[in-house]
Amino acid sequence: MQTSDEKREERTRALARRADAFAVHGPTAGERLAAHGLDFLSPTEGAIVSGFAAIRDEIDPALLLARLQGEGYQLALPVMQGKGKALLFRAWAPGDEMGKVQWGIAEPLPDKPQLEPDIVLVPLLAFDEAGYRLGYGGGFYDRSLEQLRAVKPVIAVGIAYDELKVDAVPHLHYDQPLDWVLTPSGPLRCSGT
Ligand SMILES: Nc1nc2c(c(=O)[nH]1)N(C=O)[C@@H](CNc1ccc(C(=O)N[C@@H](CCC(=O)O)C(=O)O)cc1)CN2
Ligand SMILES: Nc1ncnc2c1ncn2[C@@H]1O[C@H](COP(=O)(O)OP(=O)(O)OP(=O)(O)O)[C@@H](O)[C@H]1O
Repeated sequence: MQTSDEKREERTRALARRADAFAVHGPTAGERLAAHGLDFLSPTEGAIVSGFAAIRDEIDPALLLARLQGEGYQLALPVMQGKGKALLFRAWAPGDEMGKVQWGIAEPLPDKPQLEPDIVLVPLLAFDEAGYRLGYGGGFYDRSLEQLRAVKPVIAVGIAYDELKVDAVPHLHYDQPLDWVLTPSGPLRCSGT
């Protein structure tokens, strides 16, 4: 079977698993994430961190982002540039006015400065120990991490429920591995990088 077919099937299973995890953990998952912070990364003083505005049953990093802002991190959120294009990242702080774009995803307004994050928090549907992840299939984060990593070292941290860990996520040459995954139980260092 082609890896793209495997990915599609894995995506269907992963969406069901994430819906279950969301139903079980609800908002406490975001509180537990925030309790860990990014203390497992060092040194990160003044680093630019891209978060994401959670949709549907994604684990919500809002409390984690609020904590990071309090610790002096500069926050940013991704902005879609269109299908097949890398994301760009704009400065954002909790409480900022937001624009809504496709799929109900809130984005910073276009007058906010564009930033190049040092740390990218990455939403996902499934992940494995090596750091491979499954997303919605747009390739947005693969393209964006490839672009950022060509310029400077970037740490990619998947944000996920513990239950989304699988033995192996099928991957292809363009898949950009995660360095860490942060779950409500704590940080996991990925082995594949
Ligand atoms: N909160 C959040 N923000 C994010 C992402 C994400 O996964 N979560 N992304 C991560 O890449 C990017 C957006 N990517 C997305 C890609 C597809 C769909 C989506 O819902 N697709 C439809 C089908 C689309 C179609 O073909 O018409 C679907 O799955 O039902 C959502 C987000 C950037 N921002
Ligand atoms: N660096 C890249 N250059 C060109 N095409 C790419 C690149 N990265 C990904 N793609 C394309 O994007 C498509 C989706 O990739 P993939 O299934 O890995 O997305 P995903 O990681 O699940 O989604 P997302 O990152 O948006 O959450 C693939 O069909 C692939 O052709």
